[in-house]
Amino acid sequence: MITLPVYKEFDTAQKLAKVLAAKIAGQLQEAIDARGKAALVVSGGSTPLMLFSELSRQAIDWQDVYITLADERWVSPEHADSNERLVREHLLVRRAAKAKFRGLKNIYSVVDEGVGMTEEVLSNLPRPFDVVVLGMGNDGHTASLFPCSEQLQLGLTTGRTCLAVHPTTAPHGRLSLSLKAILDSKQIYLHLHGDPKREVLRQVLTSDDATEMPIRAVLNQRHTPVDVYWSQAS
Ligand SMILES: O=C(O)[C@H](O)[C@@H](O)[C@H](O)[C@H](O)COP(=O)(O)O
Repeated sequence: MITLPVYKEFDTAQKLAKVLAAKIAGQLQEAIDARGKAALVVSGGSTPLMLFSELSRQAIDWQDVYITLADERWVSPEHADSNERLVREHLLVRRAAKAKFRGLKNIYSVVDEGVGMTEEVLSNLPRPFDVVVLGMGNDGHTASLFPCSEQLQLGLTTGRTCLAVHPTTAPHGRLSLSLKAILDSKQIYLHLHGDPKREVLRQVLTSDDATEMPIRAVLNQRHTPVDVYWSQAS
C-alpha cells in the first residue's frame, strides 16, 4: 500500500493547469531569488499541453530558468512524436521563450550511442532540479521507465542521470531520466487527466512493486515530496 501525502482534484483541466502553473512559477522564482537560477523538468505526452500554455504566461525571470525533459523519444526534434517539439511549440513561447532549453536528443541516430552526450548536457544543469513534472501511462510507466522494457531495473537502480530504453509496448527508442535523477529534485508533481488515469492511480496505490508499475518507485519514497494533481479530461 502507498499513501499519497498530497492529492488534488479539479473539475476541469484548465483549472488544474492555472493552479499548477502558478505554483510551479512561484517555486521557480523562489529558486532564482535564492541561487540565481532554477531548473524545471517537464514530461511529454498529451497531458501537459494546457499546463505548458499557462506556464508560458507566468511573469518570472525565465532567462534564469533551465528547462529539460523527463524523457525523449529518439526521433528528430521536428518529428510529430518528439517531446522537444511539444516543448518548443507550447512552453518556450510568450514570456517563457527566454528560458534556456536543454533537449535530450542529440546527433546520434541510435539512443544507446547518444546517451553519453546527453548525460554530459544534463550534468551542466542546476541540481537538485527545482520542479519535476511527471505524467503516467496506463501501464504505470513514468518518464520512459516502462514495465515492459529490459532496461527497467537499470532505470530504477543506476547512479547515472539518464539511460537508453527500448519499450516493447510503445514506439521509438527512448532516453529517460533515471529514478535517481528524478528524485534528485525539490518537488515532483504527478499530473493526470481523466477517469482512466484515476483508476490506474488507484491500482498503483495497492502495492509497492515498482517492477510492475514503475511510478510506484517515485511515490513510495521519502526523499522528495510528490503532489498528485488530477482533473477531469475536459
Ligand atoms: O514521452 C512520454 O511519453 C512521457 O514523458 C510519458 O511518461 C508520459 O508522461 C506518459 O506516457 C503519459 O502520457 P499522456 O500524457 O499522453 O497520457
